[in-house]
Amino acid sequence: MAPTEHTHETLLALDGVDLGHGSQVVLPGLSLRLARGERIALLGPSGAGKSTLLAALRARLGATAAWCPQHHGLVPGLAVYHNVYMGRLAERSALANLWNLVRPLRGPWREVTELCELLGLEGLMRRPVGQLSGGQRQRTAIARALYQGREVFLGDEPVASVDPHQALRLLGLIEERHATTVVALHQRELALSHFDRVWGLRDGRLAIDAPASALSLADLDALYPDAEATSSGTDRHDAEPAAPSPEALPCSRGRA
Ligand SMILES: Nc1ncnc2c1ncn2[C@@H]1O[C@H](COP(=O)(O)OP(=O)(O)OP(=O)(O)O)[C@@H](O)[C@H]1O
Repeated sequence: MAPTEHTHETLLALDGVDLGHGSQVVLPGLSLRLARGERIALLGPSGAGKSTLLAALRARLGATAAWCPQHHGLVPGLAVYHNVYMGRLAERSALANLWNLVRPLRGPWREVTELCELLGLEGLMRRPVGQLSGGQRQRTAIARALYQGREVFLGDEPVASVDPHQALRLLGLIEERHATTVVALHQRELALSHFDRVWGLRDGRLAIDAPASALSLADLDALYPDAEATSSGTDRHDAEPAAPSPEALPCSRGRA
């Protein structure tokens, strides 16, 4: 590992761990380190294991991490307010939660209103989530994760359903409130421009584990089997060699 990398305290480390579902191993012998204060973009083709890895991080980080799942995990019949409130359901008594369903509690209503204003949902707090657009649902799921008020944010494609401008704004809001973030996404440019580090999964392994500043779009293209060999690597990172250095890819044994 290069001496300039990972100078922060380790929040979580995996050392040769098999990750998967039941007896099906998706990511065998996975090793990685998440440092406190790091912003990680998690990339890889569909089925590479991004959700599997996020679930493993979530299980290990427990109450330290807020969670924004891929399919939002919202209750369609309940209002935006109630879905966001659910971020802290476990912190309050059953009686308070029940009462809040019928008549929103003043404190939480104020807190959720503030979040909804930030996320452009202020006029929708009483609307059932089932009546929202995809982007509005996504923002509701982010509001619920922000409402949890945790140190770490784990997001499974939390900005997949919004336009690029809004994606930047949402990531900014997430980062204002979480020192450490791990975000699965498919926007490679965003991964390079907005995150400290990239984890790239391919063929059951961590093919990329490198600072974003050491990577080019071509490096990221190599994660995707269908990408053309002559990639569109045209951004500022192209001063770097197309193939990352061994330090940049500590896990790149026998790349396919
Ligand atoms: N609950 C499950 N039980 C068994 N296998 C699963 C389960 N969830 C995912 N898998 C399998 O694990 C592998 C990795 O899936 P995963 O959802 O982690 O990929 P992903 O990179 O998040 O994909 P996508 O970008 O499509 O969301 C796939 O082969 C998938 O079929």
